[in-house]
Amino acid sequence: MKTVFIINPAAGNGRALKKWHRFEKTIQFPFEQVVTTHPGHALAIATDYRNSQRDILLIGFGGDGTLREIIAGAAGAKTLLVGSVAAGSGNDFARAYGTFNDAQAIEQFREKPLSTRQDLGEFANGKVFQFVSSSGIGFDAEISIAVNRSPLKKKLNQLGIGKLVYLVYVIRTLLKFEKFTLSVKYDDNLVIYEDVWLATVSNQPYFGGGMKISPSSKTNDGLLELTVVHQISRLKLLLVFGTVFSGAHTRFKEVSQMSNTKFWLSTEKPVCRHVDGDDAGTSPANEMIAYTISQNGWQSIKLN
Ligand SMILES: Nc1ncnc2c1ncn2[C@@H]1O[C@H](COP(=O)(O)OP(=O)(O)OP(=O)(O)O)[C@@H](O)[C@H]1O
Repeated sequence: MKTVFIINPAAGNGRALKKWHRFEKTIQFPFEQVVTTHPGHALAIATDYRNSQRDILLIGFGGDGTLREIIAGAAGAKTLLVGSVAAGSGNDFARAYGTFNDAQAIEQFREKPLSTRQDLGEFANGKVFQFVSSSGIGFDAEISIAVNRSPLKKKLNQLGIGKLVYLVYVIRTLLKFEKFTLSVKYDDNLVIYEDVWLATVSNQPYFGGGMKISPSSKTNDGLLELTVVHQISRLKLLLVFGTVFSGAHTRFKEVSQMSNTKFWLSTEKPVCRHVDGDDAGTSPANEMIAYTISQNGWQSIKLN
């Protein structure tokens, strides 16, 4: 099976390329490699392989953003199979879909490849946004966008304490975040949530680097799960965040969860938005946006 590695050198706070150079030396089978040069490049690379008549294994060597781009390019193409070697910062993709730990695991997989069809989440707002793991509006989006843009990130990375930057922005965002009103429409229901901190639409349990925000999510059930955190004090929000790693946050009355094939979400003012932890602009004020599963699924590797 033709195997192509798509390497994002910017992933893992710039450490992915070094990791690739070490990994590359251990590969004992024929392969091709492409190192991305800019955001959107992995999408273009995967799209180029769409019309292939033979099966191709695309391996994203990066994190959640890299895999989202590859999958958006590969979705709907029956000959493209997507796997990963986790080389990002959060690596929530790897938690849900599995990952190759070493080159030997890929070699074994190539001898007996197994695949499974997976869902891809999407919403349209000017253009179509796709998400593999989750898309969120609010507090979590503001933190991840601030961290991604932060000049502090580079400096602290150089000192080897890059993770500290998250803590800095969690505290900063906690102090200055302006809560919002969220309208949710699903089936024949309309629910209005006041004082909302975040609303996350999930296709798999994890987000934010190992937080089990949506424990009941399954990657191929045709359903999305919505989590809304609302009407909660700053102090209690911190407590709830502490419980997200185990999934115990769902017991708090301030955490509402529901499952459906489609959700319509509207905020009363523009609020920061992310797809798989990457910047996705802001939600438009007072406009219902439909979050749903794309008609095009994608083929993931199936590991034993
Ligand atoms: N050569 C490049 N230079 C800068 N950015 C790039 C380059 N190639 C890809 N990107 C962008 O880097 C972004 C971050 O990559 P990715 O999400 O894989 O890593 P990460 O943020 O470290 O990991 P995670 O999302 O798992 O925390 C992607 O959205 C992608 O568009």
